[in-house]
Amino acid sequence: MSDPDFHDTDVLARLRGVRRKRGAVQALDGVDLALPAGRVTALLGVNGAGKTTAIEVLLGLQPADAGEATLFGRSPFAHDAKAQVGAMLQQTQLPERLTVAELLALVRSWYAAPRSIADCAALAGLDGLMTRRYGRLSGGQQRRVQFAVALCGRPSLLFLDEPTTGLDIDARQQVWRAIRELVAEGAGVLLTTHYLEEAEALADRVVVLDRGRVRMAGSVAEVRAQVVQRHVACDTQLSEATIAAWPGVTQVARDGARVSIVAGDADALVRRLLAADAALANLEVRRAGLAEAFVQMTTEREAA
Ligand SMILES: Nc1ncnc2c1ncn2[C@@H]1O[C@H](COP(=O)(O)OP(=O)(O)OP(=O)(O)O)[C@@H](O)[C@H]1O
Repeated sequence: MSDPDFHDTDVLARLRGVRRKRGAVQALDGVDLALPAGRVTALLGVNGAGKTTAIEVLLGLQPADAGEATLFGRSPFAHDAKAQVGAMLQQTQLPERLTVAELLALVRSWYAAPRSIADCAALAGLDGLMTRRYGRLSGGQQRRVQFAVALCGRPSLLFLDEPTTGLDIDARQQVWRAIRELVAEGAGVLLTTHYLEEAEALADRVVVLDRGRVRMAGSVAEVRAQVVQRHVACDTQLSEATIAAWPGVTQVARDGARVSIVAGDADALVRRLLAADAALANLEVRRAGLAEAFVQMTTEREAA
């Protein structure tokens, strides 16, 4: 399945049929991907699926072996294309002896119309860190500084490779707020994350990579709709073994009086529950989330 075409005017960067081999591995195997302005595209996939390779090809950090990569309509290797891009990669080296304020001043000097240092600090939540040396910060604090560095040139397109890994809840929510603000200003964002609730909260489009191929692309709702499983929960005295033996039931778990069930056909399950237990209470049915969709896709792949 490939990423559908957007109007070319909206697309800031694109991969078309890109193939890239890393060592013996076909890291990208004919990937189509379009990154539009004013939207968050979440690139998801298990470890080794090819997410970082896709980002590096789009950034001109490695070439495509075949197919085409464009950044603002030009080659990703063109210097003027990179000037409109901000990137927070997994491996980032910044000068350790500079203070955060010095670091941001340095990075701002590379851009034509950078954000103010105060704006960068507010967006990335750097209160109290500005006079600290970068090398002395904790891992999570360094990650926040890396986020500030990525956005300080006022980029039209932002690449965020697992930006919130290692961040505490407050810092993660700060990054989410900042991403929403940048997108509201019109920036395009490519986000990779292993936190599926993060993709669910932020992404307009989700692209699932699997062994270098686009396995699925669409809105969060479209990806979730691929999953037929439903969650049913209720208070019942019926035993787990009884429910587990019913057709279509894939998981049963009990917590006190409450039983949580995952099943393919929620309607049939609910009818059966009500028929079997007249005292059944607090019935709840919900659609599977992005996390379950992702697990189902990955499990199908392993089973294939
Ligand atoms: N320098 C390299 N030499 C050989 N193989 C590599 C190299 N870099 C990446 N690969 C392989 O290419 C494939 C894709 O790697 P990539 O880093 O793009 O995956 P990813 O989806 O970003 O994974 P993760 O979620 O772990 O960051 C993997 O199988 C990886 O082992």
